[in-house]
Amino acid sequence: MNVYKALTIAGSDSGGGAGIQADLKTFQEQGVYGMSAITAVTAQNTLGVQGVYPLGPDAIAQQLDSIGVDLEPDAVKTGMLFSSEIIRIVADKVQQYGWRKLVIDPVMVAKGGSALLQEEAVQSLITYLIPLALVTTPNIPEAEILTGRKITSLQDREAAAQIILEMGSRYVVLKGGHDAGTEGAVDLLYDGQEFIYMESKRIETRHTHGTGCTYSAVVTAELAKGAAVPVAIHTAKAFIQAAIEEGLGIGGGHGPTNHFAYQNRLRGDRYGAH
Ligand SMILES: Nc1ncnc2c1ncn2[C@@H]1O[C@H](COP(=O)(O)OP(=O)(O)O)[C@@H](O)[C@H]1O
Ligand SMILES: Cc1ncc(COP(=O)(O)O)c(N)n1
Repeated sequence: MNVYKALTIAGSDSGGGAGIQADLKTFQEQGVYGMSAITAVTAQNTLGVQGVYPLGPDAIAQQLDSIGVDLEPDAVKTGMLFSSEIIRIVADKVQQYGWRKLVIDPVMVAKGGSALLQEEAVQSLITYLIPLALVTTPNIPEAEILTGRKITSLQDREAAAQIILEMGSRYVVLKGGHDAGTEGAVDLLYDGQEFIYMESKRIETRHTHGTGCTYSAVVTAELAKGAAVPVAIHTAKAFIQAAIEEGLGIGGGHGPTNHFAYQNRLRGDRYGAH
């Protein structure tokens, strides 16, 4: 049996909708063996982030070494990295172990506004990590911070994708979930040659906690199985659309998406709903 393995390097979300928990659930749903290196523990629920506790550099390096020497991942993603110091460690280990299928979700703030990346760490992301990326998946506010440019039009998005590509990422997906200016939810994929738009119906809901984490986890799982980047991106869009459409409606605030929904549709059963 061929077992494909994916690794997430990210923060823990106690509420289970984003971060490590969203990534591992998504890997499992997509038929990939999931592994994790935790960068920070957050106390978090659908109402917001109540606490952030980064792990020490040794704890992070050691997790990556434990995986690197024994359980070679087929693809790797990063999520919440919190500090420059953590970014440097992750970049070093990615190079040391030759992890080339690297997806970077440049997580900066939680939907409720809490910082998941220190401001001074943005430059480290640009200098050390993005040059190692196969795919970088910023949302619009993250792309604005990475490029220092306001994004209000589709031309602005294309220009920002170009700048991020020039930082060294082989592909860029600029996700459009935040842009209420477009009728649909419009994502832009750029490979340095052509701009490919992927549009889906925008769903009116407040339950979008963890959409970015889940989306980039699908991309990572599909890359681990050997999919080409544009194919992995299409699968991710379909997965997240189903996950938002069939939201679980749990918690009093911004609830998680339904990680069961995409496979439920393929299998025709109803896990996660009652
Ligand atoms: N309300 C929505 N309806 C449909 N798709 C959405 C909605 N919100 C986000 N998405 C999709 O979810 C994915 C994550 O997008 P986005 O919300 O921009 O990222 P993040 O979660 O990192 O802020 C993208 O594919 C985006 O198009
Ligand atoms: C540990 C952790 N990592 C990432 C996010 C971003 O999630 P969102 O998709 O809601 O912006 C989060 N809220 N918590």
